[in-house]
Amino acid sequence: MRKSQNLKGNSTSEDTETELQDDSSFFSVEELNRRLNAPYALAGSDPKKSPILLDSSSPNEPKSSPNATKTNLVPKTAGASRPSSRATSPNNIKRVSDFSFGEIIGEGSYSTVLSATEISTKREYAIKVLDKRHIIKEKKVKYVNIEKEALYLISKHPGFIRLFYTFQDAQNLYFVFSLARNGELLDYINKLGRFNEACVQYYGALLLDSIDFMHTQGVIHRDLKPENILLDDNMRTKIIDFGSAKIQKVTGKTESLPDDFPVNNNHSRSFVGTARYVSPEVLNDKNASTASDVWAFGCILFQMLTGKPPFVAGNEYLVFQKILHLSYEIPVDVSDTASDLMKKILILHPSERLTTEEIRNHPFFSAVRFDKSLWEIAPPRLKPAGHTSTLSLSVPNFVPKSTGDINEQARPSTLSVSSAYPTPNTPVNTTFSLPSPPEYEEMNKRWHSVLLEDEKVSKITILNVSSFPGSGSHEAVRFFSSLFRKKKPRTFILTTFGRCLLVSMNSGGRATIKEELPVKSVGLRVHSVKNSDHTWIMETPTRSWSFEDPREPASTWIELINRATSITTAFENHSVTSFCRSIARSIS
Ligand SMILES: Nc1ncnc2c1ncn2[C@@H]1O[C@H](COP(=O)(O)OP(=O)(O)OP(=O)(O)O)[C@@H](O)[C@H]1O
Repeated sequence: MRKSQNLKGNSTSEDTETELQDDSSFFSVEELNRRLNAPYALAGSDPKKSPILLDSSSPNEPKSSPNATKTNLVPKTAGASRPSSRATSPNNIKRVSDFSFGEIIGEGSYSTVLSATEISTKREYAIKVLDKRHIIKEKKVKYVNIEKEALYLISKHPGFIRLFYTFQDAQNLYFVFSLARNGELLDYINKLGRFNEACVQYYGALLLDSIDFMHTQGVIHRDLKPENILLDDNMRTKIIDFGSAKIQKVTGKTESLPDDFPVNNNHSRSFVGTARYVSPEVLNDKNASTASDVWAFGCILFQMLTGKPPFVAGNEYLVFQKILHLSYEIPVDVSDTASDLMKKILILHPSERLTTEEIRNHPFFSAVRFDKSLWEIAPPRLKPAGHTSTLSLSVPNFVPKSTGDINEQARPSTLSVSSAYPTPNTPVNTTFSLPSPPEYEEMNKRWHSVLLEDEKVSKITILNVSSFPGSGSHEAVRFFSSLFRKKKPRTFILTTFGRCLLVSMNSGGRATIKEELPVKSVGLRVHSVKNSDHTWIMETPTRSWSFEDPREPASTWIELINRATSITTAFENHSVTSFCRSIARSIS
């Protein structure tokens, strides 16, 4: 199979022959408990049975399993495997020291994902790190196991992220994945506003093909959404995050795994994923089925076509109401064929919804050949719908790395966008300041000692903030321990010059700057956090900040910070240019 090279000359993990290598003791609940010597009550494979309390001297501690094999990835009974029962050679089991860790590339509710290079092969991976204590405390051990099992079952298909290794150390569990460098589908939808129908057809077809395969393997994802769809070097989709999956068949024979995905039986339901893609049957306390994934697929298709998911409201309860009343509107400029397809997917009763096969045969996909060739054709250039004048924007994070032998056409170096706010890479116009609302006159006086000449307050609010060392390899380790550090409320000022200040006022009424956030830092990344609409991260190579604003969504803040970056950069460039001009004038 192909082995590819990236720009740095490193091999990428994608498409290499490596099989999943696994520390088979990985997720033994007893092992986790023993190592942590934690006083948690742990559920075994059936959480409804009495919880097992284990410590190193527990008489319940299991004997090593003679049947443990490399493919026996999930201990089916509590403690089916122990370190001594490893089927894989200890040499095959990876360790943290085998990798050099890079940037944080994503965060989930239970994990942090970092880029990493295997030191011996120079191959690049994405490593998902899960804090054992947190997993145990939140009773998620079973879901971690299911994620691993599901990933194993669907590993043959190109539409899914590939799991190469799993291992653990005293604090953490590690999943080593192929690295999807081009980020989340959601970012592209948000940047473009909406995709044109050719793009929706292509990306919809890739997703449909993947979902279809997943279902034939007995896996129901249950948390499909644009954040869980990544784009690889070739701009093809990779579905991730099987932490909520349900597996109906395990390695050939039908076997129902426990199905207590966190939908409560009362009406105060809590979801692991965002509520917007949840199907009506799940809201009606019915089990999720393959049709529930089809519903989510319909929502994603709708979002690619229109820019927004079909059911959006101010809070979860209202979203649920809209879903249960099938209250959505298709914009008039969506084609009749696309509208027809969405209307036939977004149907309340799962048995009346189109199946994946019926969707494949719908006229919307008439131009698509659903076979292996689908994954070999070059993706269309991503374009927004209905835009005549588009802006060509190079987005460093999104520019695929050279992989040597792939089709050049498949790697767009620019992305067409309709830009609402300038990003650091967008040519900015020559307004160098943000507006200051007239009602902020009092604020400008109150905080004048932290402001520069002619600078005013553009936005002031209280945010919950925590900060931690940046994402260097050693720092990353320290970062894990600070993952759950408490955030402190801080006064945040965005100035008209684009400066972002964390400030305080002493008892004598004197304002001081506690910290100025480095909005112009080289390597700055500002991104949201999965499953938390109100949290966002500012990340630099040396330091990162996590913010939470219960009032405003993270997306608003991300736009504002991007704007602040543009403005400060433009302001600086302008000042340098003016300075050079004045020097030139004075010399001549
Ligand atoms: N293989 C990968 N390549 C690049 N980025 C990745 C990869 N895997 C995960 N990510 C990034 O990390 C984020 C978190 O990953 P993931 O969804 O697997 O975590 P999680 O803890 O299971 O999340 P959740 O809170 O939804 O359960 C993703 O949204 C994505 O942005």
